[in-house]
Amino acid sequence: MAEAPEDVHTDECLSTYTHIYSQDLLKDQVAFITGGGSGIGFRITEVLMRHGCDTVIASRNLEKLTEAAKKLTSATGRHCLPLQMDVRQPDTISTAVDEMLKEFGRVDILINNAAGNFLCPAAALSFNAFKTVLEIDTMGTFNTSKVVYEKWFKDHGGSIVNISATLGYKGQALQVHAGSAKAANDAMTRHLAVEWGPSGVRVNTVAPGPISGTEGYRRLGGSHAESAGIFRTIPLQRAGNKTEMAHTVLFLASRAASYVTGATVVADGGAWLTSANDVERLLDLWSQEKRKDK
Ligand SMILES: CC/C=C\C/C=C\C/C=C\C/C=C\C/C=C\C/C=C\C=C\C(=O)SCCNC(=O)CCNC(=O)[C@H](O)C(C)(C)COP(=O)(O)OP(=O)(O)OC[C@H]1O[C@@H](n2cnc3c(N)ncnc32)[C@H](O)[C@@H]1OP(=O)(O)O
Ligand SMILES: NC(=O)C1=CN([C@@H]2O[C@H](COP(=O)(O)OP(=O)(O)OC[C@H]3O[C@@H](n4cnc5c(N)ncnc54)[C@H](OP(=O)(O)O)[C@@H]3O)[C@@H](O)[C@H]2O)C=CC1
Repeated sequence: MAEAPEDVHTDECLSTYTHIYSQDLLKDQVAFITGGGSGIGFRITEVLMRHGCDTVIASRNLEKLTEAAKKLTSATGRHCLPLQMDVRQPDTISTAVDEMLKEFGRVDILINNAAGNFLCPAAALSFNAFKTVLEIDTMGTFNTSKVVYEKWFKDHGGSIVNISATLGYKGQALQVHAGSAKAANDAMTRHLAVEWGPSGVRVNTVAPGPISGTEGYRRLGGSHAESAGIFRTIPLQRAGNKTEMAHTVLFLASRAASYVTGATVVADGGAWLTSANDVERLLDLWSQEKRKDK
C-alpha cells in the first residue's frame, strides 16, 4: 500500500511537519482560501503558511474562522486573517477582498475550496436542494474568481486552484447535485484559463476522491464505506488525507507549476478508475440512515 504522509483527523495543526517542497516556495505571498476554517481548506491554509505565505480564510461562520486563524498563526508564525463571507453573495465577497487588499496590499493565490454536499437520491432531491449545491459549488467558485480577478489578478496576474471531486467521473448514486456542480467547475477551469491566461492568471483544479477526517467525508458515509470494505476497490486501497490534498494544491498554486494552466489534477488514489458504484447497496444504506434519523 502507498504510504500516506502524517495527518490528523481534526482541524488542529499538524504536530510535526516535514517539508517536501522548499520552505520559501511562497515567501511573502498572500493566499485567499474559501472554506479555510475547516477540513481540507484548513490543512491547505496550514501547508501554504508553512511555505512562507500569509493567508485569508473566508466563509460564513466567523467564530469558527477566528478560532482556526488563531491556531494557524500560532503554529506557523505567519499571519492568518479570518473574514466572514458567503460565496453565494458577491457583495460579501467584494467586501472581504477589499479588506484583504487593505490589510496585505496584494493577493497572489485564490483557492476555491468552499462547498456543500449531502447524500440524496435524485428522485428524493428537491429542486431547491439541487439549486443550492450548484449555487455554492459552481456559482460560488465563479463569483469569488471574478471578484478577485477584477480587483487584483487582472492587473497583477495570479494563481487560482479550484477544488473539485472525481465522484462524477463515472456517475455515482446519491450525488447528482454535487457531481453536476463539480463537473461544471472542471469546465470553468478550462474556460477561465483560456480567457485570463493573457493577464498572467493560471487556473487549475485538484479533484480529490474520499478524503478522511472532514465534514464532507462524514456526510458522505466515509466510515460506512471503510467498514464495508469499499475502499479496497481503490487502487491505493485507502481514503486520502488532507495533507495529501494540500501538497497537490501547493504544487499547482506555486511557481513549481508556472507553465500549468487549465489542468485538472486527479488526486483520488485511482478511485474513479475502479469505482464499483453498487447503486442498490448505496440506496439501501441511505434508507437505513434515514430510518435511524426518524
Ligand atoms: C449514509 C451512508 C450511505 C452510503 C455511503 C456508503 C458509501 C459511500 C462511498 C464512498 C463515499 C465516501 C467518502 C466520500 C467521498 C467523496 C466525497 C465527495 C465530495 C464531497 C464534497 C463535500 O464534502 S462538500 C463539503 C461538505 N460540507 C458541507 O456540506 C458543509 C456546508 N453545508 C451546508 O451549508 C448545508 O448542508 C447545505 C449544503 C444544505 C446548504 O445550507 P443552506 O444554505 O442553509 O440550505 P438549506 O436551506 O438547509 O437547504 C437548501 C435545500 O437543500 C435541502 N437539503 C438540505 N440538506 C439536505 C439533505 N441532507 N438531503 C436532502 N436535501 C437536503 C433542503 O431541504 C432545502 O431544500 P427545500 O426544497 O426543502 O427548500
Ligand atoms: N472530504 C472529501 O472526501 C471530499 C471533499 N471534496 C471537496 O473538498 C472541499 C472541502 O471539503 P471538506 O473539507 O470535506 O468539507 P468541510 O465541510 O470541512 O468544508 C466546507 C467548507 O466550505 C465552507 N462553506 C460552505 N458553504 C459556504 C458558503 N456558502 N460560503 C462560504 N463558505 C462556505 C464551510 O464553512 P462555513 O460553514 O463557515 O461557511 C466549510 O469551511 C470541498 O470543495 C469538497 O467538495 C471533494 C472530494 C472529496
